[in-house]
Amino acid sequence: MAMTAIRTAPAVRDTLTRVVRPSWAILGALAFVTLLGVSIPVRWQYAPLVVSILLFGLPHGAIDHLTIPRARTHSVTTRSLATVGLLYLVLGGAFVAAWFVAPVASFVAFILLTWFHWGQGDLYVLYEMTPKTRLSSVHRILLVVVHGGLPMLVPLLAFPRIYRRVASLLVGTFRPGGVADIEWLFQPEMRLLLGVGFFLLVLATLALDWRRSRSLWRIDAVETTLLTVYFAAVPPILAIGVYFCVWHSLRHIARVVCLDDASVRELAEGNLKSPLRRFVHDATPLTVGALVLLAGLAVVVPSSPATTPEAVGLYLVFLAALTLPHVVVVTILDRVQGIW
Ligand SMILES: CC1=C(/C=C/C(C)=C/C=C/C(C)=C/C=O)C(C)(C)CCC1
Ligand SMILES: [Fe+2]
Repeated sequence: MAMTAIRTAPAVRDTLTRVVRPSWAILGALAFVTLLGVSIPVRWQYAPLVVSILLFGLPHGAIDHLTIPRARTHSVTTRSLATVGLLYLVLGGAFVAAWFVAPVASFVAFILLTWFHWGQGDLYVLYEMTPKTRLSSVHRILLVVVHGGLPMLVPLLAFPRIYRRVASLLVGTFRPGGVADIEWLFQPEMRLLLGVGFFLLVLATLALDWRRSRSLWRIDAVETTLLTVYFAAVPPILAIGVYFCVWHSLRHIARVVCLDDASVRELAEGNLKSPLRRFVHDATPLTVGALVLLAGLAVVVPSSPATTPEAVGLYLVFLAALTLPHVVVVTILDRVQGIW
């Protein structure tokens, strides 16, 4: 089947709906219980990020070597594998090196990279859920900025002290006390400025949605409201961990699974097992490879992690390095699927 035929297949939309709805429900429920006053012990707040090492998180990128050939309906060749391997080696290696040389700039770059990447993931879903809607470049850029900004910016506005602590943990692995260089980012005036600016962008985006398509507006308004309340209420380490697993990664896994015609057909027949088994088979080798590299990084960093927060901090540094080449692959995928 041709690429465009698959993309517009209702089966793809159904599959996405099946992962989008539970992600709304889980984040909504977590925000709700938090607002009711239930507080989850700090120790447990790290759990979703730890779980993401094996479930959803790391595996969602561990299929990058298969993504582009599948999207182009080409077969996977030694050359295509070597290209992705080299991309990971060069860009991932460069980012790890950057953390040693310039940890503060690397932290800021990591936040901005995640901002873009999580926004681009959501843009794909909005695009697929409203297939007949053509969006201007400005509109698409705004959707990326708003959807990536909700997980990256709202915690800074609502929980500056925790945000600063995480920044200090990541930067401190390479340069203790280095976080002082970005103290200005956590000041009330700066947060107010960022909050007001971001709010205006949200309004502009929703206004464009309204003009373009009511169904796009409905989905975007639900997601924007939900993510704003969620990241403003739920403590950030827990909030980011759950979002990373059941929102970003799950959506990306569904996206890549849908590149495979056989899986799309099986999903349409209600068969979830075979596509899932195929995904686990495809993602396992590089998930294991990534774990080995993560253990290696733990040994070579200036201060090896001794506590759960420090280990999670190192995992985030490692994620940063993997995310750079992953973003290149996903951006190419965006191009192949006609999103840009
Ligand atoms: C944990 C955490 C933070 C950063 C998390 C980041 C940046 C995660 C990136 C994950 C990626 C890129 C996964 C791959 O797709 C913040 C925002 C500083 C706030 C405090 C908690
Ligand atoms: Fe991703």
